[in-house]
Amino acid sequence: MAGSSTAAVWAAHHAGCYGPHSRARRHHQLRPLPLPARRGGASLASRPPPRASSSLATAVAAPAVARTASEEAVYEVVLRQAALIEEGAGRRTTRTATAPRRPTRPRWAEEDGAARDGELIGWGLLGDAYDRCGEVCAEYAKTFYLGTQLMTPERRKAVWAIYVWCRRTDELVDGPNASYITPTALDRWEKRLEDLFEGRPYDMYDAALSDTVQKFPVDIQPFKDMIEGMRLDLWKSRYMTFDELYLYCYYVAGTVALMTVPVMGLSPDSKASTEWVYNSALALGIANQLTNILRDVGEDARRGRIYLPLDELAQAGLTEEDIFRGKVTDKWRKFMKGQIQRARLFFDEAEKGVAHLDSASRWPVLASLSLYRQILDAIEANDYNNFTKRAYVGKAKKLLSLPVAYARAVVAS
Ligand SMILES: CC(C)=CCC/C(C)=C/CC/C(C)=C/CC/C(C)=C/[C@@H]1[C@@H](COP(=O)(O)OP(=O)(O)O)[C@]1(C)CC/C=C(\C)CC/C=C(\C)CCC=C(C)C
Ligand SMILES: [Mn+2]
Repeated sequence: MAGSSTAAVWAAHHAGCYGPHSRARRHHQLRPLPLPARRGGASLASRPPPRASSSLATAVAAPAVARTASEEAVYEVVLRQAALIEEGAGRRTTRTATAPRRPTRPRWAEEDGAARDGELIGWGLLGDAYDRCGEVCAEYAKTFYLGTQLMTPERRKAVWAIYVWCRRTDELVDGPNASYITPTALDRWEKRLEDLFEGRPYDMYDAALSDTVQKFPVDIQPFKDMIEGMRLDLWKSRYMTFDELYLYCYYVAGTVALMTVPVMGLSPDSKASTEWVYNSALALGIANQLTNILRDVGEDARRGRIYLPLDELAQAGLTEEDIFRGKVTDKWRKFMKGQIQRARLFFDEAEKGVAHLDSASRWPVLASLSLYRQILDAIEANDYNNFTKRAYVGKAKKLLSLPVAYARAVVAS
């Protein structure tokens, strides 16, 4: 379980090996990307279980700093994404729209009879598409929406479009039609993703994203990896170790960081390596998902799912039955304290990266980081009853977080 020596290992691992000022520039050594592992290939998710690790999960027992199999695989993706940014647009760019715009003929527009040819821009439809994305974000994710209100208008629209695609992807396996979703349906969703990246959006939400990925140097890989995470959700409802869970968290949430950093932009003044900043961003995705998981233990259990490392549960003297029974005991409190501590370490790691983002993006990112982190405080305030009580951050606390985040963002400048 995570402890103070875990923090030391974590810090040594991420700051020492790939610290902010590491000039290692390892991207030229990239091995072929282990992800995606789609049709025909063995996916990371279906690999044999990783070797015994010395990661955050097991650091106390084995305080070496080697990366686990999942961390290694995910780090490869991070390196590749960082390299793409550097190759495509020059280092630490806040580039917008350097890629040539391809003509866009959206099928939804044809179906509506609203447009037959040409680009969406000029038809005034793209503005509507982004507005609709903003409405969805406002309705489903008040916390993120608040964060986007602090962004520049171009970035805000791009993040809305990314948000909507992520939400729709998640809805495929979590929404009302989830029981009808098959691997083939996810394959079709992936084909549709490829089409929109090629400038052939299917509907207006896709059209907004299609425009976004032409304006910002956003790569398709994290989107494909998120779909891989949804494939996992179709068959996997138990995680034996933290290493397994970490990979899942990368797929469904770490990917969001890799999608959004090219929109947020990196600071031209930062001396940190691009891959280090990406790694901090990844930590935010992981932290958010671990927080989601800890908040939703009861809800997930009612769907037969346990997103907790079963080996750590056993070490704490707890069983799956204890989760389904949902009784808050001292054993549960102790277990939860460790899980919360680990999530906080990921938030701390992420926070270090914020100063290296473009200055206009620091406030929104810090604000949303702080709002999400406070969910962990709320679980504590509920005396660790995440079986029947939903942890949430009240309006007053949310509003107070904004000036606090602003002050921290200014200090980070
Ligand atoms: C250097 C540095 C710190 C950079 C910051 C990088 C950055 C901006 C990272 C963003 C990280 C982030 C917001 C991750 C989202 C994680 C998340 C909430 C994932 C959810 C997965 C599945 O959860 P589950 O099914 O268990 O939960 P639900 O009950 O269904 O909620 C997701 C649902 C996957 C889909 C993700 C989303 C819908 C959220 C996407 C969010 C954005 C694009 C907004 C980002 C905006 C801001 C202001 C950070
Ligand atoms: Mn979900």
